[in-house]
Amino acid sequence: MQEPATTSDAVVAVEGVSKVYRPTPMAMRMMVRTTIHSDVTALDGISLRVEAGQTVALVGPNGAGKTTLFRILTGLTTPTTGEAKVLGLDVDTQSLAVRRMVGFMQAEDRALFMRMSCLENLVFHARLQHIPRRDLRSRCMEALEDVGLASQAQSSVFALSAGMRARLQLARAIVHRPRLLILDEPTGAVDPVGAHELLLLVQRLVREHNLATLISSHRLEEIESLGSNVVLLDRGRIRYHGDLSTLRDQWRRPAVEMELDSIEAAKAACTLLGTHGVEVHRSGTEVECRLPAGWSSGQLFAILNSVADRLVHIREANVPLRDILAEMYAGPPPAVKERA
Ligand SMILES: Nc1ncnc2c1ncn2[C@@H]1O[C@H](COP(=O)(O)OP(=O)(O)OP(=O)(O)O)[C@@H](O)[C@H]1O
Repeated sequence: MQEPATTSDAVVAVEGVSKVYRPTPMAMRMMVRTTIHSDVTALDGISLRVEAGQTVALVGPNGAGKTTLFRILTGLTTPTTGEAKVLGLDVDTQSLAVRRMVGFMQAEDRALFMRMSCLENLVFHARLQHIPRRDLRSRCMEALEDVGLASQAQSSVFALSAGMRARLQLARAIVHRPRLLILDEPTGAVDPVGAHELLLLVQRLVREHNLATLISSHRLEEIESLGSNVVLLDRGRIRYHGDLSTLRDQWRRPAVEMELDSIEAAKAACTLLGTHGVEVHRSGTEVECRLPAGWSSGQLFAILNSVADRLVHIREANVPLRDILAEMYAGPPPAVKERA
């Protein structure tokens, strides 16, 4: 096996990668579950680097290209154009070596053997990863301990909760000591408490093993709680790469929450704001509004002058991440080859 490049290199280096799925050949259309009739561009010239110890969260609506990028980085499919490397190894020409460097936890993973124990499941997977026979048991027990399942080693997968199964899948992803961890919607099947625990576990493993990590999730509050760098994918292109607070600043349309001393005063405030084109939502005496781009709080106070003495409190509010994303995705697609 070829040695990976030195640790000073990025763990993930993706440069100008595009992926176009070609139409299903006529002869195969009867044999496959889903057929496509024209080219589908899943990724369109994306570039991305991830360093050891860094977590990057991939966010994007259905079909944005997240899973395709993950499949490329795990050697399961090849880029149509561009270059993708993991620890300096080319995912196309050195895919076997790449797979040994990558731990992949897939969305809707049905690859656990339900009647087998946790330990047996891990041993089976570890053998596929060519872990030496003499180390199999100790390495699998170590991975189970890492995810807090050592006491369940002999339990069959049937007996595990959804949260425990997710942790077992995580153990399977790390048993061969990868350098890159890829988690495709890891919390999809888990309840919110289990999801929170799983993410805390991932954060600990990333820290302890200095892993480069790519994670996708549709639960935006999870992405926020990770505090990681985010990549926003939109129709196969990178629309934004950076931290969330910078994203909020860039897409700043100030939101303001206020409370008035009566429902009548709240309704009057809504009418005043509405006539100036401000988007308002009222619930009882509480009013929430989103100012048009470029507005200052001074303009808001000038409009509210006649109800100013009825205000109980007023403060700037955090715009929910989902609102920012909804606005971004509603716009035109990002320019080709936009770089992080
Ligand atoms: N094997 C395939 N053959 C043809 N088209 C595909 C294939 N896999 C994905 N696609 C298409 O490529 C595009 C990107 O899909 P991908 O699964 O990468 O997106 P995603 O962001 O992971 O979406 P989701 O959040 O729904 O999982 C979609 O239009 C999808 O239909």
